[in-house]
Amino acid sequence: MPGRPLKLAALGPEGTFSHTLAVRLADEVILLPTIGAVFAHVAAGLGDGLVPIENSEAGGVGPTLDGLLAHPVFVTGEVYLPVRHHLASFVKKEEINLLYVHPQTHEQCSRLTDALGVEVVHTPSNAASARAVLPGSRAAAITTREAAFRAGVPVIEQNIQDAAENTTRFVVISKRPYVGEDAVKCSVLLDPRTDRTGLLADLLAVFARLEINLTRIESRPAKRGIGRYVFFLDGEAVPQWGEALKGLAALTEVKPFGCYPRLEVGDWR
Ligand SMILES: O=C(O)C(=O)C[C@]1(C(=O)O)C=C[C@@H](O)C=C1
Repeated sequence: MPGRPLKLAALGPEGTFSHTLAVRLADEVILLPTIGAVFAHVAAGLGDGLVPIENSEAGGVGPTLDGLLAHPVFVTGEVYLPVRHHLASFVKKEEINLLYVHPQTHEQCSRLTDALGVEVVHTPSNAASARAVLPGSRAAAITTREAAFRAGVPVIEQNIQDAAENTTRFVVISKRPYVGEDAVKCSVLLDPRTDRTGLLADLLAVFARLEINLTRIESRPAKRGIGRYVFFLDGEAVPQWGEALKGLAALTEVKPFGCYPRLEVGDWR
């Protein structure tokens, strides 16, 4: 494992998954109100950041993909975090009349949310959900154990996520690319400025020709009108990755995020 970053910016307030993970990776954590603010912090050269990029149930995390599109940053590490959600309220489940939930968490806990059938209010983070539940109200939050504890709201049902093995992949973002021998994955953004038959096939053929195993491909609106997309690709780190970037650059606009190692934080739930 590479030397851990000493300072990481992450989505706050205290008790978010981002916060809980950041304190396990870094000696100093700066909490910011949005994922976009974490990107701005890193792009301004103020230090590294930690952001969620994809979830096994809900897929890509929009603000992170948009941040990678908009800011001059690199990915310098990845971490997989088991994500367990809990229902917290001052009243019994049958008495709940309002539910505070983060949009990503909503997608990960849709079964319980649908079954409750009460009004849903989306929040900026799992910690904000817990803080919104006031004593004396019939509101509830889907939140982290830590955030419920910090906000003083009792957990009334544990592990309410749809899938038992719900996992979120986080990445460390930095102003400079990772340099080291232990990279396991590389990431790149492809931005086709032109639309022609077979372009996507030609781009993918570069990886096939160099025998690079891709681990993820995700399209995201290019923000240039309907039907215009960019593509986020991850592949296994191999010496010929640099050659692939050259081949891709001959065909389209390329934004490389570098190659990076996997960070381990041990098992915690
Ligand atoms: O709100 C939090 O606890 C976060 O750290 C954000 C976030 C996300 O945006 O994906 C992180 C992990 C979970 O998948 C749900 C929420």
